[in-house]
Amino acid sequence: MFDNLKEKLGSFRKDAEEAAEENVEEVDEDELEEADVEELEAESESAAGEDDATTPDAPDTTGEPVDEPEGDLEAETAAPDETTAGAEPETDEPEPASTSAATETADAAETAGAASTDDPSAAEPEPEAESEPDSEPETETESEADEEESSGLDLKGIIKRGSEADEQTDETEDEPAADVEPADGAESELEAETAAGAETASAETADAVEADALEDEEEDADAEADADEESSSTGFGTKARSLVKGKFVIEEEDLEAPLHELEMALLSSDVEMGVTDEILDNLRDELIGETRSFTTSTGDVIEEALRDAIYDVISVGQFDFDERIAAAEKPVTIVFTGVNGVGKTTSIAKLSRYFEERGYSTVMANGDTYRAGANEQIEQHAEALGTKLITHEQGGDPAAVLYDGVEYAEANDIDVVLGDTAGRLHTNEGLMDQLEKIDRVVGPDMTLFVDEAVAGQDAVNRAREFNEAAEIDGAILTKADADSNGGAAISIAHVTGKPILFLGVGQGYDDLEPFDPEEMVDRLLEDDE
Ligand SMILES: Nc1nc2c(ncn2[C@@H]2O[C@H](COP(=O)(O)OP(=O)(O)OP(=O)(O)O)[C@@H](O)[C@H]2O)c(=O)[nH]1
Repeated sequence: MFDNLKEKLGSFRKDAEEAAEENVEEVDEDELEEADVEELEAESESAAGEDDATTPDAPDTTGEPVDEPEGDLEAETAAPDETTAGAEPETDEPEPASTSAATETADAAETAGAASTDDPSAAEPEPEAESEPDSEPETETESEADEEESSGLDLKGIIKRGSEADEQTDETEDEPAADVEPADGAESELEAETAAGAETASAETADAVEADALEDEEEDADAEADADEESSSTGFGTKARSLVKGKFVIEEEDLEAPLHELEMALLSSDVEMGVTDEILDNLRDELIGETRSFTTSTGDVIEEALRDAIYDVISVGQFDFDERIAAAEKPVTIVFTGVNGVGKTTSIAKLSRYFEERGYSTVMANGDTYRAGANEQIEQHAEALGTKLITHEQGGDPAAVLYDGVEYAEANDIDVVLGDTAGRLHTNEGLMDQLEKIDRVVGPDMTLFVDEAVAGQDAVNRAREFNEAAEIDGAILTKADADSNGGAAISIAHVTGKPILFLGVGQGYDDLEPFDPEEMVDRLLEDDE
């Protein structure tokens, strides 16, 4: 069923996937890891040298230098970004009277501000920070500021390469600390600095301040150990790698060729022109222009878009047939329209079986009083199924036959009346008059249009015209088992605004499938391997 269409959709998927693949900017995980390690090692080296020189003094220094760098750095960090929450609470604390603690706090906050935003403006404070330490006598402040800035910059660089800054800022906490493995009291500072690459600078800085304030080597060692633990458990690189695998943007020109191919394929599969356009528009809307980061594959993205595009057109007007029947007042009268030979009578017989299996009793009424042999044909089905049949002589009034059918149902407590009609061309005025009269006399609860899937575009056109002449409630598409194109199945709901309710999938009475748009899409997109 629908094999040609499946194949064509499959080849669009392949082409579109290839086009998307060409646009994938992969984040090489190994590269990311190496770069990460190198940069942080470089930082740790320079930091270690400077820290060796400065940290011993840190506890001894008074508060003088604290105010200046603090205030300046805070001002800077506040400027590029408002994410200085980490700095603020710390500056409120009076304990870290030591220079290192205070400057660390400010520095960490600064780097937090810079690195956490990952926007171009975050780079601005760098030159300022460089100039500040120059004006300050404190070597600590300078070195820290420098280190931290460079640390912030490096992290930013990595974050940019990894893309999706939003996700990463939540994740980038401690990795640098893990790579650096500081060996002395500077560790806590370094950790605070590098940790500032994420938004969690406040927690880190708090650790640093605490360590310094205690001025206790053992405490420092503990702090280091704690920091080491943290860094090894939530490393920046690890998080980035787990989140970011790549990204891609599909531009219009990338999809041009595959979409053109698809358009040709759909039209040659008898998908109606307007429906084809709708599918292509849906695909464009879904696929073009958006930057996507993904953790699965381009194939999944394409498949999802194709699935949605097709589902949108085939699910138009869908309703639950069984529910509607259950809710309707009995007897429910269903009239079947459509042209000759498409399987109307067979579908009536199949539905009789369908209803009986669900506990409803049925009566058939042969409104096809036009064609010779019509009574005999439907009689065979009625006999085979054990269903009551109402007929009139050939040439009688179809509306009168259906009326009798309803009367019989009411008198005998029958649930469903299934009324056949003459299969004349939809352009035949007599037929349309007939349907109008049936409408007036019987007032059917449902009018179902029956056509064969194999008729393709013709079936679609007839559905449109029948619906315009005598409004239908839904369609039955027969001979789907023999149709490889699927164009009618894809198009009828969109063209008429009324759903396909059943597919005829063979000549047997049980060869009737309720039409489920989701199943239909699954069927069209399933892999046959
Ligand atoms: N393969 C297949 N054949 C079907 C299906 N439905 C009906 N047919 C066959 O199509 C032929 C025509 O079916 P009918 O039920 O006689 O068609 P009709 O629309 O009632 O035709 P008229 O009575 O001439 O208006 C028969 O041979 C059916 O067995 C189906 O879903 N699949």
